[in-house]
Amino acid sequence: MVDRPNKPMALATTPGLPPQPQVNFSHGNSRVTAVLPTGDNVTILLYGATVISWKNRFGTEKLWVSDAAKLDGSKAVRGGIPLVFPVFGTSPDHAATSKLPQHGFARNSRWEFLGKSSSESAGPSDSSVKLDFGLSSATLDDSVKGQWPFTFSLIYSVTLTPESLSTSIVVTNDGDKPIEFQVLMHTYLRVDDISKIQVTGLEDSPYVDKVDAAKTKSQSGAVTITGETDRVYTPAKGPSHAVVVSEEGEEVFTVVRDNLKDVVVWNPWTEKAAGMGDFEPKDGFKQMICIEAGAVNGWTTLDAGDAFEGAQTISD
Ligand SMILES: O=P(O)(O)OC[C@H]1O[C@@H](O)[C@H](O)[C@@H](O)[C@@H]1O
Repeated sequence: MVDRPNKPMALATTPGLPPQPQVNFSHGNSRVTAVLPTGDNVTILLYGATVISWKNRFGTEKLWVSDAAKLDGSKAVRGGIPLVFPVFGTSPDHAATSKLPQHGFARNSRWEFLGKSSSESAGPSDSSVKLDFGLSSATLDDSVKGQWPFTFSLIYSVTLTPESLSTSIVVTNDGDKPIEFQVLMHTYLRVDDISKIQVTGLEDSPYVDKVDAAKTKSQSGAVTITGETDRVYTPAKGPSHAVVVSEEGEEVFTVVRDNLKDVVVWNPWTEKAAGMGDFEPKDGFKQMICIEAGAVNGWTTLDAGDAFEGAQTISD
């Protein structure tokens, strides 16, 4: 897919005042990019509404994306923030989602860009931009409709400020029967060295250990990663209590959730990474940790006409 060229940086002019830099924005056939006056920027692929880059004003990339990730719409992106909906993993025993592929269809569908809203008036350091994307039963591929025959709409919003990136989803049941779904923001955070990482905010919380026969366990102390890790936590302190990733004692990411009760912590480690064709470099697992905010332990039921909203805010 070929993107249209970026528009030049827009300058706001008020008579008598020097021009103020605005949010710079480009919308191509396949992606949307926004750059704040501070230089912080974000890029979202329309395929999956996948955030594939979040850089701060110094040009430092905050998300991990595999060198072999497919960005052409042929496969869910290995990295960034793929969106998992309406099923986490596969669920052969759950009739409504049993026909869907791993992690559902949202990350493999082409979303519509609905528009942007930005705020720059208070000065560059208070600027922000919100980008909205939509996917609904009306725009879904027919093959997917056959696998999940519900009438629904999704609005996914990505908000960038100089301090944070937020993603939020609104799921609306536009049909006449209840919908049961799971949703997850599968965020690949970039770190320098996984062996120096600690994750706090999950202490004393129950979790399902997917690498140990789905046993339910309880977290004692901070989480460190020393091998394949695949856990579904339901943090004891609730969504507004931050999950913090620290590296050598310094806080590098803070994740606060809104109405998303679960947190998946995932690192594939050596063997799993070796087995994934789109995971490069093979030792790239040392530079990533997935901290995934969602509602995936059990099902969320949405009655006809109802809407659900969940969000995460990641600060660096
Ligand atoms: O390879 P996928 O489909 O992107 O999934 C990656 C991982 O996603 C995580 O969220 C799951 O807990 C893991 O079990 C899974 O392996």
